Amino acid sequence: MAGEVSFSNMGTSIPVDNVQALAASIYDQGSTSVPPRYLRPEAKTTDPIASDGEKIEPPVIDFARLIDCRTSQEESAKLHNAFAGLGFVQLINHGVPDEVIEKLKADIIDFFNLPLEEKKAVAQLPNDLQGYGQAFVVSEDQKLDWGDMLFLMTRPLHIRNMRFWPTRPPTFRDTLSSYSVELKRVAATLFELIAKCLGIAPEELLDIFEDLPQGARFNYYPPSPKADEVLGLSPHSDATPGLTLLLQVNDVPGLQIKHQGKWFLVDPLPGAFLVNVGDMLEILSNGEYKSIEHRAIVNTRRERLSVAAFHFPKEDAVIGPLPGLVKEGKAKYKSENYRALMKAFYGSKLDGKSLVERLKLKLISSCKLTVISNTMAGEPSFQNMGTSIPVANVQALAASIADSSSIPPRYIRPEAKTDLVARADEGELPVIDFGRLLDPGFSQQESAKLHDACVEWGFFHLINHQVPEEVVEKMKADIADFFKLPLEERKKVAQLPNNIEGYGQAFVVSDEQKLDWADIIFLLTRPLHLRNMRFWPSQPLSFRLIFICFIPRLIKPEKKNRLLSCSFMHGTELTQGHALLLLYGDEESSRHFDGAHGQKTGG
Ligand SMILES: O=C(O)CCC(=O)C(=O)O
Ligand SMILES: [Fe+2]
Repeated sequence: MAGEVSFSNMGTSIPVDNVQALAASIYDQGSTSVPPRYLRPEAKTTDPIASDGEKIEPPVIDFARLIDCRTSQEESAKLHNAFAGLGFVQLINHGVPDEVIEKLKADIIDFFNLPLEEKKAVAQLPNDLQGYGQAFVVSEDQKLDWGDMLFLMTRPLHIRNMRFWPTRPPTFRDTLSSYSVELKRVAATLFELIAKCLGIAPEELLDIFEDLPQGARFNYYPPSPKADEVLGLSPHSDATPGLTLLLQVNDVPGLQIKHQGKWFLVDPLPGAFLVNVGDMLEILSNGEYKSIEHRAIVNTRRERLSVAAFHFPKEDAVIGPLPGLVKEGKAKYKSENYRALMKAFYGSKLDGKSLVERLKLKLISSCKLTVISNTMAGEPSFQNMGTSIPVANVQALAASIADSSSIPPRYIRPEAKTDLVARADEGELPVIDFGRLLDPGFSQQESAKLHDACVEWGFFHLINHQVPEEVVEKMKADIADFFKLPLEERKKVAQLPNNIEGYGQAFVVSDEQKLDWADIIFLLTRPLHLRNMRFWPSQPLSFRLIFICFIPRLIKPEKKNRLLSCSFMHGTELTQGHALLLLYGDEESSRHFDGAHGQKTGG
């Protein structure tokens, strides 16, 4: 990207085929196949789709009741609960005149029906996401959505770039201007009421959304002969807005929202807007409101159109939990400059991950936070990090199955193959020399390498770390011995509810969640008072001792009481997996262990 990131300069998407034209040519040729870049096996396999009987209806909120002082409190409470739960509502009686909505629908249908060359007059250009084109494409291998879109910044007025505003149909510009004013009015009222619901002064929130920056995305999803194997719009949460007002242009359903691990099709009420919480509002509300993942599917016979009006924070806002909502200093999110957030989402350093993937990551991390805090009894601490649902022991499962066809479906991960794997010649993990880091003659140079490795890879090999070989070998031998013990013996240190220490499997939070092919043992090792010896294997006999008495003798006196190394080992073999967090002990630990457990630890 050239220069500062701003609403009108959010990064470049790689041009790809026009999907409407592609779909038309496929149907014209009587073909039923679509190019492989559009096929999305994960759409069906990674997350279950709710069956027809399992409907979800976002709560219906009556805008007229929201603004009537006699009913406002009651209706606002409904809105508050919906945003805190499903994250989506259907807004009726919003006061946007029917003619304005109908005119917008007619004009956008007319626009998409224009010949391709005419539409291309407002095509996306490098360094701008506005205009006619496709969803953010950042790599040549990225899977593609079965849809075209027109994105325009609509407010404040000085931000409009008329270069991208269609002149055909001739009424389009006026129609969109009227629609934009109407939606601004609705959104402004919603923000004011939301502030009241959250118990903060309206100015606190309204200041962040000053001038109510707004953008409109017109989505066009052509029919597809492989409708259930493509996706109109990839799973995403609305990352950069606070609130989205979504309009279904025709009566073809296709919006799916993710609820309790399943995709539910939403069939909105005619005339209603679907209003959903964006990531920015989730953060500002300190997680009280939820920005929910959603996606669009397509139809075999009919095209589908939708219009999303996003309401963004002002460009120079700082986004973080609003001070009034940070109870007892517990902010669930870091504060960040909105421009920096936009840059992270749309910036040129998207290195191979699609925009939506990045946004999803954010959401996943916030989901995890929520899940952990929901399942927790009492205060979170290292020893009380939530409960994992018990699942099968993978080592025993692996031993019992005859061939790969009998691996239970919960372990099968089609996405493991759909993400590209780098070839050996495509770069190597950096190697950092610990000895050089400590040597004044080389420290500066090696530290710079360390810095780059952390920025570019987030991973590196550490050599010459000065951890004595015997210690490492002993640790390897002991943990290998532990995993060879009979299952009953290993289970003596099994995970317990409300504690993720012990022997078991990685954190499992739902009955539908896909599972990892590994068992782990996780132990808190420091500070000493956190150790829960309940979970420390007593077999092999030397396992505990390696932390307690063997290591202190090997550590040079000046290095005592200093954390030397932390390693995480993860088995990847099909038959066995294990993980262990290993930290060094010192004399302090032997005393502690001695005192607490009355065992002789020796020298
Ligand atoms: O087409 C739809 O219903 C969803 C559109 C959407 O989620 C978006 O544009 O962000
Ligand atoms: Fe969306």
